[in-house]
This record gives sequence, structure tokens and C-alpha cells, in this order.
Amino acid sequence: MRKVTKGNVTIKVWDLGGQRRFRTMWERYCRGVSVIVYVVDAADRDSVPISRSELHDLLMKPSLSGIPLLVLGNKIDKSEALSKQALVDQLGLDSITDKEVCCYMISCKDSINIDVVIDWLIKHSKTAT
Ligand SMILES: Nc1nc2c(ncn2[C@@H]2O[C@H](COP(=O)(O)OP(=O)(O)OP(=O)(O)O)[C@@H](O)[C@H]2O)c(=O)[nH]1
Repeated sequence: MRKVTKGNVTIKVWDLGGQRRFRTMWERYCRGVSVIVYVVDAADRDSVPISRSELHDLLMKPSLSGIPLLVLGNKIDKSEALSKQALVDQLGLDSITDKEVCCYMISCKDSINIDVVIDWLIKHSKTAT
């Protein structure tokens, strides 16, 4: 668990491994959280179909219903990165109707859109007024 602080808000983050052997743990860690952040490598086009099916499998769990979902398309500094619309389409995000869903395209490497992500997380924190 890591803590990220901005102003007077501290966000607790559990960074879960994306490899296959870690995926069965995802639901356990997501239960009871304020938001689920799903980070996808937007430049790895071949991995998007599996990201889509793993995401939809996770969201089918009744324990996670209603928890807001933030999808981050990372690595947009790479020329081969998908556009936001292509990522939304290929992940089937429009078919998720039982929860709030938001998608931002980011680059952790070049610090693109990190501020809007933090602001979204703060808005969805449990103590937000
Ligand atoms: N070009 C580019 N590379 C990035 C970016 N973010 C991360 N990386 C690189 O991608 C690789 C994987 O990063 P990690 O942070 O280990 O990925 P991860 O999602 O935690 O991996 P798992 O959770 O183990 O699946 C590293 O070599 C990073 O330097 C980015 O925005 N742009």
C-alpha cells in the first residue's frame, strides 16, 4: 500500500500486479474500495483484448457493483498508442452501465494528465464533500 498526498487529502493506493497469477486476487483487494483504477498499456495493442476480458470478468463480481471505475490508457508518449476513442471501444467501456466509468489517456513517463487523475481520485474519495 502506498499513500499519495495532495493538499489535505491522502489517498491510499494498493498497486496490484497485472500478471495472470495475480488476477485472482484482484476482487479481494477491490472489495470496499472507493474507486477501482484499471491501468492499460495503450501502446500494447495486442494485449487490449485480454485486458478487456479480465476487466469485464472482474466487474461481473457482485461485491464490486457500483464502485466507480477509472480506466487509464498509459504510455501515450509512444507513437503506437491507441487513441482514447479506440481504447474505449476496444475495452467495451460503453457497455458498463451499472457504475460511473471514466477514461483518461496518460503518460507516467512524461507526466501527462497525472493531475487530472489525482483530481478525479480526490473527487471520488470517501470524505469528499
Ligand atoms: N514509454 C513509457 N513507458 C512506461 C510508462 N509507464 C511505465 N512505463 C514502463 O513500462 C514498464 C512496466 O512498468 P511497471 O510499472 O513495472 O508496470 P506494471 O503495470 O506495474 O506491471 P505489472 O503490474 O507487474 O503488470 C517499465 O519499464 C516502465 O518504465 C509510460 O508512460 N511510457
